[in-house]
Amino acid sequence: MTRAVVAFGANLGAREVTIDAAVRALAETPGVELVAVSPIYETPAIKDSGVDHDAPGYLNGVVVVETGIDAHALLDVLQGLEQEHGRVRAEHWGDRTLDLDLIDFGGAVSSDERLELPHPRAWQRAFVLQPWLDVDPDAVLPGRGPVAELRAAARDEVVRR
Ligand SMILES: Nc1ncnc2c1ncn2[C@@H]1O[C@H](COP(=O)(O)OP(=O)(O)OP(=O)(O)O)[C@@H](O)[C@H]1O
Ligand SMILES: Nc1nc2c(c(=O)[nH]1)N=C(CO)CN2
Repeated sequence: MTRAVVAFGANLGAREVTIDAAVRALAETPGVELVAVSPIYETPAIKDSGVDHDAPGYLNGVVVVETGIDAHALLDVLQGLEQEHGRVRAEHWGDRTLDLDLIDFGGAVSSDERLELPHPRAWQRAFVLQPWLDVDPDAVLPGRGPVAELRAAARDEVVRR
């Protein structure tokens, strides 16, 4: 079994309902066991140009799972759940009903055309780092170091719900 960290986010539709449904579906996925679900945070949308206060705010958090399936199979599960919840990829970092990113997969460091591990932008995202710390204060982001140190340096704001 491998311990993995999945980040969730949503800034369109019934955000919390969608997140709850997605977490429940993940827990019911064969080969996936839910270990922890973080608190949910209200966060301003981060766009290429920085914080976009005109965009709908996100709800963000992480789930920790133990899984017997491989990283690509888990990504397939995550992308299937996004599609089931109406994810439309209209623009880069566009608003979305559900986003499920694979942050860490058992400490793996890898990159191919579909999947980069750990997630290449997690190190700078308080909306990932803070909830991750809530469920694992000793977390380490492979290749980057202790999540607590990365969180201290991350500038984006998060407000616990
Ligand atoms: N660790 C990862 N987790 C999720 N998707 C990944 C990962 N590494 C690479 N990808 C690829 O990224 C592609 C784009 O994903 P998506 O549209 O969700 O990006 P995003 O969530 O908007 O932006 P970001 O990647 O900055 O979080 C996906 O099709 C997927 O194949
Ligand atoms: N607050 C917030 N901003 C974002 C988010 C997100 O989950 N939360 N996801 C993005 C692309 O993955 C881009 N911007």
